[in-house]
Amino acid sequence: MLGEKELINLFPDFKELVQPSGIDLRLDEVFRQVGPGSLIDNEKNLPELEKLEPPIYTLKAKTAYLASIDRKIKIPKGFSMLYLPRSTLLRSFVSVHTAVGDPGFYGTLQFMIHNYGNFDYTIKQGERIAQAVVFHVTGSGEYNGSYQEEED
Ligand SMILES: O=c1ccn([C@H]2C[C@H](O)[C@@H](COP(=O)(O)OP(=O)(O)OP(=O)(O)O)O2)c(=O)[nH]1
Repeated sequence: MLGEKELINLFPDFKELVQPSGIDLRLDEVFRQVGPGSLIDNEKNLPELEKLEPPIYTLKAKTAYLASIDRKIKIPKGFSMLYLPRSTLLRSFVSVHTAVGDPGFYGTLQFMIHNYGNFDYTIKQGERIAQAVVFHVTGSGEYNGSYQEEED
C-alpha cells in the first residue's frame, strides 16, 4: 500500500486530501434512481437518474443513491485503487459501496451510497465520504472500458 509521499507525487491534484496511507474523497453530486436497468450478455443498460439539489442532500431511510466524487482522477499505469467508506458514515448506518479502480483509468468516480438506517441522513456536498488506498500492480495493462473519459 502506498504512503503519503508517493501519493502526493502520483496524485498532485489531490494533494490536500492525501492522508498517511490513502486519499480522502469528497462527495460531489448525488442522484436517485428513476428507472430500471439491466445487464444481459454484457450489454449494460444503466438506470435513469435524477440529480438531487445541492448542497444539502437528504438521503431517505432504506434508500440507495449514486454519488459522484469531486474532481476527475487519473490512476497511473502500474497502480490500482480500492475505496473504503468513512467510518463516520458507517457509524450513522450509511455505507458507500465501491469497486476497484483500474490502472490507467481517467474520469469521475461514482459510488453507491446506501442509507441502511431507519431515519433520513443529511450530508453536504464536499464532505469526505471515502478513502482510496493505492497499491502497486506488477505487469499491469491499462483500463480502456466504457467509463474511460478523454483526458484534457
Ligand atoms: O466504485 C468504483 C470503482 C471504480 N470506478 C471507476 C474506476 C474503474 O477503473 C472504472 C471501471 O470500473 P469497473 O472495471 O468495475 O467497470 P465495469 O463494470 O467492469 O465496466 P467496464 O467493463 O465497461 O469497464 O470505474 C468507479 O467509478 N467506482
